[in-house]
Amino acid sequence: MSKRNIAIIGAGGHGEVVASVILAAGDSVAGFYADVPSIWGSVVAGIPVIGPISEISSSRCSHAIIGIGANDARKRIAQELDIEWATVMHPFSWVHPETEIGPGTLICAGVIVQPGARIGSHVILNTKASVDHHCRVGDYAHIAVAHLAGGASIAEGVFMALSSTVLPKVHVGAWATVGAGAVVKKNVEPHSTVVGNPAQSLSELRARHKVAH
Ligand SMILES: CC(=O)SCCNC(=O)CCNC(=O)[C@H](O)C(C)(C)COP(=O)(O)OP(=O)(O)OC[C@H]1O[C@@H](n2cnc3c(N)ncnc32)[C@H](O)[C@@H]1OP(=O)(O)O
Repeated sequence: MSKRNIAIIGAGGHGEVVASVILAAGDSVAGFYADVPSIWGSVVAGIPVIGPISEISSSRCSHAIIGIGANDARKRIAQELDIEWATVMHPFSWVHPETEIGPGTLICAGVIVQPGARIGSHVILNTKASVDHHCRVGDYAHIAVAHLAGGASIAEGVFMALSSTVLPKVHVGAWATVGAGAVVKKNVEPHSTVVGNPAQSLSELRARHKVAH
């Protein structure tokens, strides 16, 4: 594959991580774009912040990727822009060669993806995430340093926080949050937040807590 020149949308901490993965993968960074006027013209991690997102065009880069951690923001921007999205993979990751991966997805160092898994678009597989065999990862999901066991699935927009685990064949519904350290043993409702081991709904825990006092 010829070297790509990739624009990054977002110039915060996650944007810097995206830049480091692009460079480690042997591509070049065309610059950061962010709708934050105060940082236009500045330099972040040695890379210029060029201007607003609306200025990205195919004459300035070959591809773009969204370097923003918020899943809903990635969805909104991906739907607004008509551009070729880059899928970027750190060379110190291992992804089974037949894995289907959607455009705009970031795969950080230490990630492992086993056979039969399918990864959506604009997903973040963050540092050391593991996605085991036959898992499904929906579009705009973010798996931090976390683990999906064999046959587990997470739907669109799910956030799996640090050190969380979803057990085999369990499903996490769309736009749910799995809190740091949670162990998910049964299916999770869409748009809910679960915490603890075994993982329980945070809103139910809060309601019980109120009753107890
Ligand atoms: C590369 C990177 O850095 S990736 C960054 C990844 N980021 C993370 O992993 C952060 C993950 N965030 C969490 O786990 C958060 O705590 C959330 C999203 C689950 C909940 O956040 P909030 O809704 O703000 O909850 P809040 O902090 O108000 O806590 C509410 C209650 O839940 C408890 N709680 C919150 N998170 C957890 C958790 N992960 N496990 C167990 N209990 C928790 C709190 O102790 C609190 O209990 P209390 O009411 O008895 O005091």
